[in-house]
Amino acid sequence: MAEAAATAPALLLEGVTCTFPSPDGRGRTYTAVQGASFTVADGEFVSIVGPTGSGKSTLLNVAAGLLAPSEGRALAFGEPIGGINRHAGYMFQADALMPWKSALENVAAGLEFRGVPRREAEERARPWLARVGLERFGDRYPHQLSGGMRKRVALAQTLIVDPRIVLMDEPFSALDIQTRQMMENELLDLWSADRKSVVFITHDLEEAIAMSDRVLVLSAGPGARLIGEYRIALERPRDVAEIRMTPHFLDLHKEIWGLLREEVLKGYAQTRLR
Ligand SMILES: Nc1ncnc2c1ncn2[C@@H]1O[C@H](COP(=O)(O)OP(=O)(O)OP(=O)(O)O)[C@@H](O)[C@H]1O
Repeated sequence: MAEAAATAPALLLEGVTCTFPSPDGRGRTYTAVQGASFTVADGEFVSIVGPTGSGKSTLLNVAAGLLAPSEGRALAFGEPIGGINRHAGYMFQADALMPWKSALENVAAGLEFRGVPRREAEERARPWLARVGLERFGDRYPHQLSGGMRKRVALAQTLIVDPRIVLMDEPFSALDIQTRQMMENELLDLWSADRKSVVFITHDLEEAIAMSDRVLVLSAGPGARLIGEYRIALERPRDVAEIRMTPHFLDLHKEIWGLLREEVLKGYAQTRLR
């Protein structure tokens, strides 16, 4: 069993289908994702792109253990994910910071949730604030921080508990483009130091290519399927702004966008129909 866990991928989703009751309450159902199978290796950075409403967050929720698939199975390091995935840390698009806690207390909260006493948690939070460039801002409250700074606090809060898998749902989409690229580079720096497995959800194909080892493409729903998988063999370390100018990047973008474009149009039409 220990041997199996050592060689097992960080994540394995096999034939995952997620069906929800339709919001109209007439007993009908809506299948968001159909038969999705993929793995994420230990230390691999994988992005999932797809049109709006295709089921990207749904797949992430399955990986987090927040949602049990209607069909199929989900495993983390070879073990079925039953309940919350204890190997995973989660970072959402919306700010999950507590407004009544300072930056330092918010980072420490990641540990306190796991039972670490407050003083010890705050001691361990200090070097993490420094790692995300906020050592002088520990006593500021979220409303006194910029959007980028709040993202840094959230990143430190997620990483301080040392999860083996990091699940990120459009974490930087609310930021302006310059701050966003800075955060993307910072995330890549932190990731190369610790090499966790990352599942990164985005609707921005450029961001997905710039960050990832692999990009998975989800079709438009209902019944969205994984329709493409691309290995991104761009050199590392990467600067996300510079890598976008390289011919290899542009070729990859053209190839993946060729597949994604039609799905985005279908997805857009779906949101108008539902
Ligand atoms: N709990 C739920 N109950 C009913 N329908 C749901 C539920 N969760 C998701 N859905 C539906 O499943 C589909 C996929 O949703 P999901 O949020 O996973 O898509 P997404 O690709 O992350 O979208 P976006 O890019 O807009 O964030 C949507 O049509 C959504 O309305």
